[in-house]
Amino acid sequence: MEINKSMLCHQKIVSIDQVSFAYENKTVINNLQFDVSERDFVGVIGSNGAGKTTLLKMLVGLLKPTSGEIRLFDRPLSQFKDWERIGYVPQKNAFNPLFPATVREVVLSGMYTKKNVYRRLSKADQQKAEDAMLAMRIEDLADRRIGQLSGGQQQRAFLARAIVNNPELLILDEPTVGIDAETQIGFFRMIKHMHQHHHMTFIMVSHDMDMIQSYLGTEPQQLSGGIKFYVKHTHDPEDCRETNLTHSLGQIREMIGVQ
Ligand SMILES: Nc1ncnc2c1ncn2[C@@H]1O[C@H](COP(=O)(O)OP(=O)(O)OP(=O)(O)O)[C@@H](O)[C@H]1O
Repeated sequence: MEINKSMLCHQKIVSIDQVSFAYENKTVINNLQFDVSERDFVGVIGSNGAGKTTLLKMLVGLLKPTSGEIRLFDRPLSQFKDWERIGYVPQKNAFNPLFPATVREVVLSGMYTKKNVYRRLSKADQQKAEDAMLAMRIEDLADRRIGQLSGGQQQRAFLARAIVNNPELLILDEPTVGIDAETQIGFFRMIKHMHQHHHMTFIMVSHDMDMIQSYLGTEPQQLSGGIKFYVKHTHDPEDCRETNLTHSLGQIREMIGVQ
């Protein structure tokens, strides 16, 4: 049987099946049913306390659903091991600002997953880290201690860390909080480019309604409790191919206006 190319591009990579979550007795997420297909861009919007961060933490295995099942890349989350396929940027405040590592070390740490904690980093790995820092315009900060940087600079370092492994799925929790307006515009341009031209899927919590609606449309695909999901699936089936992010980091730099 001939494999339809578009089928390859549209596999479900996140499946949230009747998931509920409660902190002690307080239910925050109630029977959520939602799927994310490869190359979707999902914007997650909701008022403070609606459960958006809780949802993302469940997706990356930091919290366990009280009931229901989450599958990643067609595996139950409890059996999922390929964490290098996922980049995650938590809310800014989740990091200890006194963390005593340099920016380069933070970015390089994105190369390690639970599976390969002890592997030696190759020259190619180090080059990927340099490229990711260039793409995020923090190459000048590479040797600075992360705790000494401004909030926006720290955030860019964590974004560079998240993309260093060329992930298939990027999960971002309010990634532009604390970043100046100009860098925010460059950042959104960059993630749109990554979505449109690279083999990448996004789940992004944001309070930036303008950005979400201008890219994902004004109508949410789904409403669940206080959470709205805006979705755009953008690419042509013939565009269904692997691209090497490292190769194209130069393009990303152009997109965000780095010469
Ligand atoms: N560790 C915790 N223990 C108890 N309750 C919690 C905990 N973390 C979050 N909550 C509560 O769960 C609810 C959902 O929190 P969550 O952080 O997921 O919301 P959010 O939609 O991401 O909000 P925001 O837009 O303010 O970031 C809130 O009422 C919050 O107070």
